[in-house]
Amino acid sequence: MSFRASRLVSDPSRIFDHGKSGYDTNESDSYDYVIVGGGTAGCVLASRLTEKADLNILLIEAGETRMPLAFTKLFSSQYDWDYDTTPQVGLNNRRTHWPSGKMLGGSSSINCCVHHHCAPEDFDNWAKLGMTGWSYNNLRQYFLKSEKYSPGGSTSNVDPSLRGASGPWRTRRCTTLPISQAIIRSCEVNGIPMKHDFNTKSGTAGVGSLACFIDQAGERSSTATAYLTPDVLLRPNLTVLIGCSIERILFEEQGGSQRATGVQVSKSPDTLSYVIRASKEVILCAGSVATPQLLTISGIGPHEELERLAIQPIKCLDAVGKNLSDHICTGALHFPCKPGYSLDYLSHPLSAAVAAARWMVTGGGPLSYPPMPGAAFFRSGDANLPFGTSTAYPVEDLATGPGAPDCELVWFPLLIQPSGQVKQPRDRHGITLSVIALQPKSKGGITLASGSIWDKPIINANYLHQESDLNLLLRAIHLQRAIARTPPFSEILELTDAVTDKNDMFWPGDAHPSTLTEDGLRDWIRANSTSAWHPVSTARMGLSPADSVVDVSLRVHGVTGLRVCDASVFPTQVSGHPCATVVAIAEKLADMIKEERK
Ligand SMILES: Cc1cc2nc3c(=O)[nH]c(=O)nc-3n(C[C@H](O)[C@H](O)[C@H](O)COP(=O)(O)OP(=O)(O)OC[C@H]3O[C@@H](n4cnc5c(N)ncnc54)[C@H](O)[C@@H]3O)c2cc1C
Repeated sequence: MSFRASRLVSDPSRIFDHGKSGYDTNESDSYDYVIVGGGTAGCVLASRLTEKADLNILLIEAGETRMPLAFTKLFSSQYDWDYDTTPQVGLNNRRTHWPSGKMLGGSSSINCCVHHHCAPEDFDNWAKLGMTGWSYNNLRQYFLKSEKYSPGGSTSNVDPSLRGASGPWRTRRCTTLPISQAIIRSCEVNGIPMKHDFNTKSGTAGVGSLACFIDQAGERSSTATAYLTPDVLLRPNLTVLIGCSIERILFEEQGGSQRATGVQVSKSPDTLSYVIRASKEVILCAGSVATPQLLTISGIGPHEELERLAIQPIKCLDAVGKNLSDHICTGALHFPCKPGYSLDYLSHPLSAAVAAARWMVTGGGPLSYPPMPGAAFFRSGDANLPFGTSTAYPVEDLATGPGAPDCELVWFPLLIQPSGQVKQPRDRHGITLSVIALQPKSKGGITLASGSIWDKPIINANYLHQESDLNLLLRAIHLQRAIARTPPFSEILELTDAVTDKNDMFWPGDAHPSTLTEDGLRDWIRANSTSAWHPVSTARMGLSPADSVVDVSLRVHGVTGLRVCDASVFPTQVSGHPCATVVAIAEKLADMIKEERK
């Protein structure tokens, strides 16, 4: 096959050898590996596999090229798949918005840039479940291989020798506002120990500043900007096809089993479809929603789902689309603060313009700050923490080990309302806190709305279906209120303890104590809690085809030539932010494939 000069193409006909009018067969010559989805994992794999000059790789991405914009500006735009869940019974029948990156870099191009290894126990637990090769010790080398850490920023107490130094992915501690240090101190006073670096073997429990993937120029380091650099895109053995969607994976019977031999791709439902061949493997990296969708449309899914939509079965695998686990937050708790301590002034156009100019000239200033400057990882069963009387309500201990957290407190140095339910008062300043349930008991699933990838699938996360999850968030509200009443954080706040209207944005953060009934708080959680946008496990790794989709080599059970590599393969949920784990998994798979080919 002859390659054209540019390796980044958006017209599928350009990767065919048939010439301008030769689309009659609509079939290309073959690539060794076809990677489906140029997202977080897909970019890593494409970059690492093409380090071997004898491997010919095609990366196909439904979205376009990367956009270095503030993350919320991309929501519901052309760069977002813009999913919604079904009405969630546990959330008073509300639908919740699920943004998901639709561009090179995928969700690493749209997320909050928190760089987190999660808890070592998460991966040791994977190994205990039989996932040989996936313990923390196995994965740590890949966390470090991916990373290029720049010392400095808000905390000088990070030991750089424990960070990756020569990987492509730029990480650092960004400068943050003083209020973040005040919150950290108040958490410590309440019994959460200081943690200088959440990403070491010593575990992640504690409070401190978060690392982020924002480079020295103040720009997001997505897996597209980090791994698909201009040099990589010039490699003759890499072709990147953008703006094209895989419609299904193609199989042929070979030697008594079904082998994935290629993909069907198109720019839109109304344009020509092309067939692209993979001589070795198709690697599915389409993310936790699109991966189970594509598998099922291609004939690999639960028997009843294939039958319902009259899809020709290739392999019945019951776990496709099941075991969906997503992190759920309390909802945003707002606390009024003195002017000058938060970033709310940026809502004025003039201040925003000055900040934008500063960012463009120096790469610094408030627009280079990470959206989430710090966090506290703790356990909902910790008897030393101020959960008030809510400890009377049972929470099942689902943390992955004695040192692993099941809750994360995050804060934003301004008033934000992710669910958009309450109108933000003008000229008010404040801080937003929220606690994420890291090991929720409630599980959901993804099913098809139709047999076409052009229709969004049905997402049912089953949030707060389990009482234990609701009780955990209830405890977390008491903790957040206690931290806000502890100096030095409390000295920056302007609490009145007088808000009685449950629809006021400062209830329950600044509520009059008489209004704080446990039932009222439960109602508030159901009306306000939101997704933390960390869906995993919808094509999970496991030993048995009865309850998992891929084996420990990430090969789909019962077929050949097909692997999955993205957040959908997590055997279980992780206790934190999953992006670095997705990157580590992709780094590991690239090494496994290179090793297999020796
Ligand atoms: C708003 C938001 C904030 C988040 N914040 C953080 C954070 O701060 N830190 C953190 O660790 N994690 C965060 N996460 C989670 C993290 O970003 C994801 O878990 C991770 O990026 C998922 O990687 P992936 O490779 O599984 O999927 P993705 O990165 O989503 O990649 C899937 C790719 O496949 C493409 N695709 C899908 N279908 C097709 C098709 N049919 N044909 C071709 N291409 C297709 C998509 O366009 C996409 O590019 C956040 C997520 C969101 C949405």
